[in-house]
Amino acid sequence: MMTNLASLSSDLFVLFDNIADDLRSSGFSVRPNALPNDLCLNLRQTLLSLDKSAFKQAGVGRDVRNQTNADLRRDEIVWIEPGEGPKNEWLEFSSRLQQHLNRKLMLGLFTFESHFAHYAPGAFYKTHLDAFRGQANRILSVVLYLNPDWADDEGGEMVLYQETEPNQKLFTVKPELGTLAVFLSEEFPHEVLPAKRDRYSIAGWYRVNTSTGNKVDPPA
Ligand SMILES: O=C(O)CCC(=O)C(=O)O
Ligand SMILES: [Fe+2]
Repeated sequence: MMTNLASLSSDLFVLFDNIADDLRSSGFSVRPNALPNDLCLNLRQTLLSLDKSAFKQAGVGRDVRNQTNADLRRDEIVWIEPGEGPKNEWLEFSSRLQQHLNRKLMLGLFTFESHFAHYAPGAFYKTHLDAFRGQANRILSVVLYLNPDWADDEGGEMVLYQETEPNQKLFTVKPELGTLAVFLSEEFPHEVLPAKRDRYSIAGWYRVNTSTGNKVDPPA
């Protein structure tokens, strides 16, 4: 069944407001049950029904001078393009969050890109930043987890660190279905710990517009 986000408008408003408040006070927000359960299950189903060959070994950004990818991360990804039901609802959700945060926090978020990710058992993503200070690219990172009944002993947490205290865990996020993590891309080094079972998620980023004159800056 299709979830109608429109019927959730007031709930979404409360959620977005809470996220904005969290971002303002601490720079990150972790919200369990952020999206309707049936939408999360539909997104999980969409991911699971993708052809295995669609998944590509994820690369590391243009800024990390081709460190051997596999040393840094072992996830496989499929970029999300507008398509049928659940993907469009995810994109609509992202766009509403963008508008809300722009209105409330004046972030000037301009484009959004996101991908499905699969971490096979044992796969990880070592500590990294999603953006590099001063390069005006990725401003805000979002991750939606798609794993029902994730047990505490299954690993796979995302760990956030404070840049100034890189050895001290700031926050640990269990990748449970429906949990949404949002954080300032330039401020929080983070990592994905290996898990005992397959781990599914969507990771996305908002960018500001850095186009000047007729030079475009596509989100590649
Ligand atoms: O899946 C996660 O918890 C985080 C993924 C991540 O850090 C990334 O894709 O940049
Ligand atoms: Fe990341």
